[in-house]
Amino acid sequence: MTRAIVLVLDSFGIGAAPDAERFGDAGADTLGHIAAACSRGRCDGSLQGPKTGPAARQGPLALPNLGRLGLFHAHRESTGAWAEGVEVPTEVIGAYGHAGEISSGKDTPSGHWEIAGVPVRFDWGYFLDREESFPPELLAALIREGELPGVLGNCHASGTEIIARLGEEHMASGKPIVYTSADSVLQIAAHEESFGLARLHALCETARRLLEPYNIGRVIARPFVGQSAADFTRTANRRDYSVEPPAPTVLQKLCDDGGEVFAIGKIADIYAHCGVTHTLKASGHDALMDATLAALDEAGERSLVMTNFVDFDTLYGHRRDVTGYAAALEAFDARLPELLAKLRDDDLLVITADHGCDPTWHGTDHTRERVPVLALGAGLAPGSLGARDTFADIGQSLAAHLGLAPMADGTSFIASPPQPKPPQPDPLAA
Ligand SMILES: O=P(O)(O)O[C@H]1O[C@H](CO)[C@@H](O)[C@H]1O
Ligand SMILES: [Mn+2]
Ligand SMILES: [Mn+2]
Repeated sequence: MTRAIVLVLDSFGIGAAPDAERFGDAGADTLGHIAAACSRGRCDGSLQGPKTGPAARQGPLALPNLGRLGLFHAHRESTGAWAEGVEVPTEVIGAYGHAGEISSGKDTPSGHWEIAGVPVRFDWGYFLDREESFPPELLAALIREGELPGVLGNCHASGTEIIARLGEEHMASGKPIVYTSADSVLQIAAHEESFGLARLHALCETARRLLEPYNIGRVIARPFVGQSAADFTRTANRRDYSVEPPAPTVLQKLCDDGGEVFAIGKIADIYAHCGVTHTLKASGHDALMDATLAALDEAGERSLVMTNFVDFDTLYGHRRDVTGYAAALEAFDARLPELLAKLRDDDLLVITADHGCDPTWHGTDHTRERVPVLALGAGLAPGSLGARDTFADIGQSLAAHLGLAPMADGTSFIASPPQPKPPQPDPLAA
């Protein structure tokens, strides 16, 4: 059975990328800084993060299962040092490496598309001004076509901070909150009940259309509920409106070749629904893992199961919540054995990330980092895969494993499955 399972731990970087300086991220290290904070007793006790997060934690960062797959070894090869306080396993069972990104941006779509074999070589459009971020004519068109009394925000912001600051004014005025970040993105936050969820989604579709001349990667709907600044909470009805990848990804190639692609969580939205045969939505890491396990029960020959674990990024990385990030990693690690137990001999499992989001870093944006490449199965020998120049090595390996024609980018770290030998002429035949 030839299947592939890709788990993207959204924002789980393992050390600054060689070009991190260009992004103001030299020295960022999502895993290393979380481990150091845990080891120094700064992540003990109750969590400051969202109430829906994992339970309180204590002590050094404990990731025994990711460690056995080679996570700490990959981090050491990336940074030159063991993560502080972690227990390095005596035996590694996986093939491990670290990969740099060649895409121009450190955003989620670029990272995912590069993982799937299609780096983004062009420059996205960005709204660089921190205040008055959006062109007046764009906002005027959004107000006109959305039949709005106006908009609030119009700045760079953290999504949770801006709803606390402007949410009450939004509810009183009916003006949605429009904001951006260092990513190529326009986000619209609105109250699910007072503004309406369907209306927010329709407004985001309008924004998507109006943004065509601006080369912006994503529009994101950010609905929230609650009565006042003290209790506004974002809901699971977030929706991402991404442009399509610039070339067919390995997901698309597998679909075109008759295979199946199970897109779990945000995956379908991130690939603009290109190259997806089954879409499974779930909210929260436990539900995402449950959906992944269920997909594995269903997935047949030549299928790809791909899951994005978004909470690392959205609930902890952007929120600069080190304790929450550590607890979420430990909770994820604790569920890995269930997944490993379901793997068949010919399955290829890859655990990776799409960028960093160091919760100890300044600001609230992503960080330009190398990502882990932890691979298991498909005849891979345990040990180092070394430094990979591009996330596209994953896409190339998936193509090889799934019997697809090679992708334009990336170097496979696995051998292609043996091809049937062409018939040989019979030497004894006349
Ligand atoms: O602060 P919030 O709303 O979570 O937004 C963050 O999430 C977006 C997508 O990852 C990023 O562009 C960043 O702005
Ligand atoms: Mn991401
Ligand atoms: Mn993010």
